[in-house]
Amino acid sequence: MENVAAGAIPVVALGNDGDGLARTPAGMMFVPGTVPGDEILLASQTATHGTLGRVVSPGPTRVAPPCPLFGSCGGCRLQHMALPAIMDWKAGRVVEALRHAGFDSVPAPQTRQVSPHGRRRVDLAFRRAGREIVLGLHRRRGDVVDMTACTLLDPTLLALLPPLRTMLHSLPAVHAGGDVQINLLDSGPDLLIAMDGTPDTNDRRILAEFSRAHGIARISLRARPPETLALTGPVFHHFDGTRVVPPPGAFLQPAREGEEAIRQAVLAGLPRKGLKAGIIELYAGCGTLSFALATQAKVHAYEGDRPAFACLKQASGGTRVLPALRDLNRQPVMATELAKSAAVVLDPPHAGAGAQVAQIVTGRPRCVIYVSCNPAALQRDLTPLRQAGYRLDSLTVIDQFLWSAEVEAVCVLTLPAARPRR
Ligand SMILES: C[S@@+](CC[C@H](N)C(=O)[O-])C[C@H]1O[C@@H](n2cnc3c(N)ncnc32)[C@H](O)[C@@H]1O
Repeated sequence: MENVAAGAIPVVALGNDGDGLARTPAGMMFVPGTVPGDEILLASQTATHGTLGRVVSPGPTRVAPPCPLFGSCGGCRLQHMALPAIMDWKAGRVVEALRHAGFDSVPAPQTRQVSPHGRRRVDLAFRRAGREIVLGLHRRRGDVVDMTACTLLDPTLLALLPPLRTMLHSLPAVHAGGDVQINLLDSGPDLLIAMDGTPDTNDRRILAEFSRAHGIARISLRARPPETLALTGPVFHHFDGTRVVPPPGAFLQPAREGEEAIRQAVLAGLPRKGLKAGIIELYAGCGTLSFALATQAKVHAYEGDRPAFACLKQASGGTRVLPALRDLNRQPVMATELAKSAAVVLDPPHAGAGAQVAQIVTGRPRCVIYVSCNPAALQRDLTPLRQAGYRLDSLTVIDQFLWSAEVEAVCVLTLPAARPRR
């Protein structure tokens, strides 16, 4: 009989990308598909990575993956781990990043995890495979896996996939394949397609028929700028009651519940007094937070992407949102301007806020609300704020990319008032 205990390797932690960290005789090793507490046998190994052979004894958070495609589809990394444990792990990563940024006492995080089947934004690849179209996500470091099931996707989008496959198959401009980004807006699914052929009038007719049949207001071709291929109705979405017309492929928070959690945490973090001085919002996108903030004060909303800015500008008429087009890496909002505001709200891209951080540190606005999608960038950006004397008042950690290693956080920072001199 196999001496299981002698050969079994313990998994002791999770790495930042969600792979288990196993303690092997050869050293620590990443092993995808494992959770802390697992005792495992490896099928193969390199110097840094192992392949799971089998689980000898499961860790306390191990569960049966809910999706039948888990393991082949590259969309989820952590379906073998219980959702509450994933939430704790994500919150722990943010807390650790904040400690490394110098915050000794991090407030207990409020946590919010969205429900399954809430994902409203997805980027899928498609390939011709004989008489079929394979449509789905790439397997890890591999080809496209047909998305025949999904525990993430909104049911409206999941139901769209079979007719979308059929339509793409009939499209003459699709030779080998392409990809399609789908945003579920209030007006219905909005599609931005890239394909390897040039669509002609026949392709456009097919796309228009498909749009009409499936309640799709707009299909665009990914180009610079995107080209409308079919427009069968008005395209619209609402942020806090304001109607916006997002451009093709617009940035949207991936889940409605996640967006709402971010919005609530940001609003709750605003100072109670002094809002007449106005709010400066950096990286405003199409206005996800801008119109909510405008219920409290005048908002100077900066955005660097021209189509997103145009969307915000068009929607802002008659509101307290004052949009400005600005590349904040090249031309950050200056310290003197930031200093006059009641609060600075920033929601930078994955790389973080770059040159803008130094201006915040110099301007010393009393309240800074930082919305993060990357703990490493959060740590980098908040280190100089901590050194400048900012205090971390509250922390909300949001899991809106279920079963992945992605995590969002809202940090509310304030500068304690200087003590009056005697
Ligand atoms: C994480 S998104 C947040 C958008 C918006 N707050 C939302 O929740 O929908 C980051 C935004 O920053 C914008 N952005 C990226 N780099 C920028 C830059 N250098 N200057 C200004 N805006 C930038 C992107 O276009 C995008 O709209």
